[in-house]
Amino acid sequence: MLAACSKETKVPQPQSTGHDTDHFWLDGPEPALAAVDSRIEGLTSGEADERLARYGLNDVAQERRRGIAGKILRRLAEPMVAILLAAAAVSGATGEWPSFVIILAIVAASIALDVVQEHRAEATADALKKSVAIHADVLRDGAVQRLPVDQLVPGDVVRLEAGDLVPADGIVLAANGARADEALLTGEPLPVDKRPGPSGATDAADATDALFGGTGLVSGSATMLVLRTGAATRFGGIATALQAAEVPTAFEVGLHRLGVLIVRLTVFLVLGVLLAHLVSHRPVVESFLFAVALAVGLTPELLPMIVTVSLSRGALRMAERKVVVKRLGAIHDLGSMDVLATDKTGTLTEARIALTGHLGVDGQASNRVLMLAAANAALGTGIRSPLDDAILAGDGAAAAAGWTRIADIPFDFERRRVAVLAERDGERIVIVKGAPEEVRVRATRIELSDGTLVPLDAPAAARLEAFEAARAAEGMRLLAVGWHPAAGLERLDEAGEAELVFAGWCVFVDPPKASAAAAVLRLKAAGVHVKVISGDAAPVVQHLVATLGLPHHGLLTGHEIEAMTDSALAHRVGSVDLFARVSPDQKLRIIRALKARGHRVGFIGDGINDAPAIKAADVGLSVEGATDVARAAADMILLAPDLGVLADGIDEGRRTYANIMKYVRMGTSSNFGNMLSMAIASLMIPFLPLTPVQVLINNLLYDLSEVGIPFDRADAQETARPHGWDMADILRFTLVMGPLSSVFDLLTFALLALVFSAEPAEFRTAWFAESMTTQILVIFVIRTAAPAWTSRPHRVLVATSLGALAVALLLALTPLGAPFGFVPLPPTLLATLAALVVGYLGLAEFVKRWAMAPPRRGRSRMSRGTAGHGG
Ligand SMILES: Nc1ncnc2c1ncn2[C@@H]1O[C@H](COP(=O)(O)OP(=O)(O)OP(=O)(O)O)[C@@H](O)[C@H]1O
Ligand SMILES: [Mg+2]
Repeated sequence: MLAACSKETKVPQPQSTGHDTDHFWLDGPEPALAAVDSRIEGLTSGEADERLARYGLNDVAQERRRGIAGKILRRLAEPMVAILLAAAAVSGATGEWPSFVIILAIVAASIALDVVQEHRAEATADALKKSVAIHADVLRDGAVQRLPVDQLVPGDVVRLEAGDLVPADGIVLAANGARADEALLTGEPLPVDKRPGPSGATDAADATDALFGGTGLVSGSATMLVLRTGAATRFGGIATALQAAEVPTAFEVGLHRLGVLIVRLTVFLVLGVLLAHLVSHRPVVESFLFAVALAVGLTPELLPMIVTVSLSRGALRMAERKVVVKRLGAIHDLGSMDVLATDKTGTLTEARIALTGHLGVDGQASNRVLMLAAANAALGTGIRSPLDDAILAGDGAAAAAGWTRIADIPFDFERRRVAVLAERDGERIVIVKGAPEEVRVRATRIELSDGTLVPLDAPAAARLEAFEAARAAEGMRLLAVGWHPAAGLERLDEAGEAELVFAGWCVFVDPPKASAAAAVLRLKAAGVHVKVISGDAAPVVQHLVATLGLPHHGLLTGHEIEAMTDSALAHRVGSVDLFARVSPDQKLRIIRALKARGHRVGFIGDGINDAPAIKAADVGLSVEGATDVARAAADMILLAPDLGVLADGIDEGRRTYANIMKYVRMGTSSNFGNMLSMAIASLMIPFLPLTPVQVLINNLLYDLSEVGIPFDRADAQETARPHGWDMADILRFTLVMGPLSSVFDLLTFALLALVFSAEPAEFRTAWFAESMTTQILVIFVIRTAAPAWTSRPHRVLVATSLGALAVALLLALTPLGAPFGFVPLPPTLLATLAALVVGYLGLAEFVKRWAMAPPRRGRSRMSRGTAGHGG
């Protein structure tokens, strides 16, 4: 009764969405558990099923995707379609029934083509994304189960560890050293402490007992009670984190600008034609319909579909090569990437870390060091590092026996150490294990092999440092171990890490990954420069790249970076390939500096410390086994942690770019030229060069012919270098190929009018046949910069192109076309047309060498950016 009462008054209803007043954390654990009718041991699966049905999936992304109906509606609202529908209405009202029917058919067909393709493409992309879904450890039926986060319901009790993504909104039931990165929510870059409440906070930013979906736990561990899921969470929770923000890339912006430019030109041209026709007293309705048809022909209406389909086909092919694409646009970014920054462990090494030694300060094996390190590794909470696993793998587990934890300060990447307050047989000590320099600066004494303690003076410190440097130069990773007596100490804070006794080191090896060297060379050959950004010590990083035989140049440490301004850093990053001992924040700064220098930057990493840099990079990459926060921040996930796979992915990215450019080239040259010639001709000859219906059919068949473009392959030459959006490139192409096509068009018009004195119907039939043939076939010329016959088009493209052409010719040259106003043509005229087509294609093939592809296409910006590498 009491619980029910407090549910009404104090604790808000589950799933209430009144964001500003929704202070769900105010009551603390007990009342909150009561309010959602849950227990510390979690829900039963029966309860969970029932709640899932009531509250829905813990996922708001699905609502964002439009259904088929939404997609159709959106297209009906487009201006182009609206004009067409108006045109249909005018035709209907004036009794032009064939136009009416055909316009409607064209609207229906183009929308269907577009929607079906795009919907299928998105469905594929979504299915792929699901395969890298994030899971959470949930207490159900009293046991921990690993469930996809969308299955969570209010009342669930979830175990979180450092590196996990907070799966929904809720409160902390228990915590140890838990800190969350809430930058997404508050803009606060530093992680905030989380502990059970009530905190009494009136503002979400101060609610230390609340956890918000989509943020990440970056250290320690916590048990949370889920209170709000899905759309009821503060900011769409998990979905926000998973949908890497879709900021348009330079390529997308360029494409959009081009689209807008063409639309403007279209409006201008069409209004001009209409006006001219009206001034010269041509029939009003016919002129209007002709102008509309021209507008339809000029609009690159298939562009969005071609882009989506190209990208999603790219995503599919990348999935075959074990790369899952979360953000489709990232495929372009991957293709245009010219610098790839990578962390060390797992991408350049095997990530099979083994403990090879536990040494005292004299450099001899020491069981005491193993015992201290193992106790620290076993008792530390928070991130389980592979180094800890390696310590506990062999004799370590036994060495740690008997020790119990009193308190600890978990690992984090800024501190680079773990401290535990531990006790065994009445002896209570603090053990600190971490990066050697972190332990050394906190030590005042050293422990000799016979157990005596002597002061750590300057010569002794220098000897320790020299030993560390020697091991690191052999590629060994070192952790130092220190301790001090702590009788009576109950709690541990950073003050408790001072006055240590330096005991010795644990030595680890992590074999270099044999395949990495070849992969880096492949990337280099593809114009992508690799840089290593590691939290590990400089000599270790240098030894590794030397072993792998990687090209490398220059080194910056976190220490040096700390002293640099952002602009000083930007000045240096271009010429430095190795970065060592860097903090997560510095990884981010390095990526930003590279971007500021005009590079397209990819970053691949797997740790909590990598997540900010992954998010900041143009292409954020992570691997399947990475921590949740890293995977959530990434645009793409490699299922096999292998840089070679990435080289394949880059190929894919460049290919989709190449295919989209094929469409753009077709649109800006042949199609645009055709429509332009027709507009001009319509003013020079006393009748319309094509009836409005014929223009529309022409356009529909042309669109159909291009549906195969996303399937096409790209020449090796096109995928050899990173590409950027290059307007000058497109302009040059248009200015060469456009006039060529216009010259042929006008030649055709002149022949038809003057030599053959063609009747209007004959003229139109001939022009329709010729323009369809040239327009469609020219794709085989301009799809490659190489001689057309040396590059084989994909069979789907061949099928769509030749299929559309066959239909066009059937209509124009057989009685089937009679209803559309087509008439039989005399053989001499047909022969002349055939000669014109052959002549045009031949000339196009010849002229394209100026219009396309000198070898350094699209490289001007990039080559400037990488000049610092000297090669
Ligand atoms: N479990 C641990 N206990 C104590 N210290 C640790 C532990 N794990 C890591 N460290 C220290 O923190 C440093 C940074 O961690 P780590 O090497 O994982 O960073 P990173 O940037 O991810 O490196 P990499 O490039 O190899 O992936 C380590 O070099 C080590 O000195
Ligand atoms: Mg790492």
